[in-house]
Amino acid sequence: MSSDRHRYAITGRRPLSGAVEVAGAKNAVTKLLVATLLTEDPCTISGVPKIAEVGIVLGMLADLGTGIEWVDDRTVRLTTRHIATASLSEAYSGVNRIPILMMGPLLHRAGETTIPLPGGCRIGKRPIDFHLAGLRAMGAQITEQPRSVSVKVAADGLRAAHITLPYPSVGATENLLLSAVLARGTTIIDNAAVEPEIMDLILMLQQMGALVSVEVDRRIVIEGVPRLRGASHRPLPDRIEVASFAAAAVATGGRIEVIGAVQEHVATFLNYLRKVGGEFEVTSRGLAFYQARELTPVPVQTDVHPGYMTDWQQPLVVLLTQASGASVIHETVYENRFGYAEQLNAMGAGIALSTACLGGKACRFALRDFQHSAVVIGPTPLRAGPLEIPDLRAGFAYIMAALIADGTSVITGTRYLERGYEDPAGKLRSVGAAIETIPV
Ligand SMILES: CC(=O)N[C@H]1[C@@H](OP(=O)(O)OP(=O)(O)OC[C@H]2O[C@@H](n3ccc(=O)[nH]c3=O)[C@H](O)[C@@H]2O)O[C@H](CO)[C@@H](O)[C@@H]1O
Ligand SMILES: C=C(OP(=O)(O)O)C(=O)O
Repeated sequence: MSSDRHRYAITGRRPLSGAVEVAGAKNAVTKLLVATLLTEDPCTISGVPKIAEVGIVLGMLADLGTGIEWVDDRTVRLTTRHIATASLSEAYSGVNRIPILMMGPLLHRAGETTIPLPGGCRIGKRPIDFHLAGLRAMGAQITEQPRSVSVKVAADGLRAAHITLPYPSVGATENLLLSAVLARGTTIIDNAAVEPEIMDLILMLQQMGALVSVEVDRRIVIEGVPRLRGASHRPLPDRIEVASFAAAAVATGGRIEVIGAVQEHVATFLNYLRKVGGEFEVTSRGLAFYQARELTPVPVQTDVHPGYMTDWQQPLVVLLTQASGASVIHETVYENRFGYAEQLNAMGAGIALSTACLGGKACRFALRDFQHSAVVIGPTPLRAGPLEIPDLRAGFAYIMAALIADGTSVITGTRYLERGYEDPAGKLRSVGAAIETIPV
């Protein structure tokens, strides 16, 4: 990953008040961009967030031969008349999760591809075994190399399969969707993930001519069609950014209206926010968030949708450092998603990590050998400190910690945050944060 363009200096203890506009969802827009590879026709994506991740994916598409034309600063038209090369450079290995999702479209367009191994935030091992098993069941022949995967398919292309995912993986569900829409026959994905971003991808695919139905018990049925056409689509608003600003409003004792936020997308988050002591209002423009009472602890377990999402865990933990009592957070999706706690403790937080598994069928970590639970004892005043961001969502946790801390915190590793948050410094400044960007 490239280096930081700047670091932030944040002086805390100011309530944030005002309005910010939510960007299009990082975890939707990138998949919509991949979907455009499924057709020779132009596709238009509007409401494109200005985040580094979009630039990375557009770079990958340009390498593959996609024509990219900006209609305005938020709308991009993509046309892949021909695949110039069906393989992506190994230089993209580890950069993000997206190349693996290009396998199906590239197999349909070119019959073979070599893609770099995906990376993304270092929050666990993040294997791709479900992706590869699903594609093998659809007839793909796969060779794994240390930094890449080569895949080819017979001349008659991918065929439908009945796939039961061992776990409702977001990426594997998207991969199989993108592979099955043009495959021969009817594919069934059981135990599929049904996150709102996946529904958004399905809506774009449906516009393109795909036949996809989401049935009860997280079963997705895809009737393959011979050809897809172009479409125009706008990604749904980023529900992680919404929750991040909501938590920041409550933690600083201010009030932030998030323009474009949709209640349905954050309904589970809102219940927890309210249990902690936050409140929300549906406004004519979105959702407004504020603190309603003294903060109190909650137990939280992350889960697949419609559960409490793992990407909402970090802002809540910072909020809970200000609640009176002990909160327990059980992370069931990733084995290493509390890496940020140590630096919060150095600022004065009281977070103890534990291998304790709270059980529940959601948890992936039956062996109990990862520190995937946290006990947060609050309230603890926080002192400013130097903070080095280790991953995207931890990045917002550090922003929040700096916003409530006494003094000025200097934050590095901002490239991780800016991969997924649009102009975080500008948006925070617009609601009253004392945040300076210092070029490096
Ligand atoms: C770009 C994107 O959309 N990223 C999101 C996506 O990541 P991503 O799609 O990578 O996450 P998955 O849902 O696939 O991963 C969930 C769990 O399944 C495991 N797993 C997954 C695939 C596989 O083949 N084998 C396997 O064991 C992973 O290691 C992880 O423990 O969903 C996650 C869960 O909501 C979010 O935190 C990420 O922000
Ligand atoms: C984990 C995340 O991203 P990625 O899957 O792209 O690493 C995230 O958005 O929180």
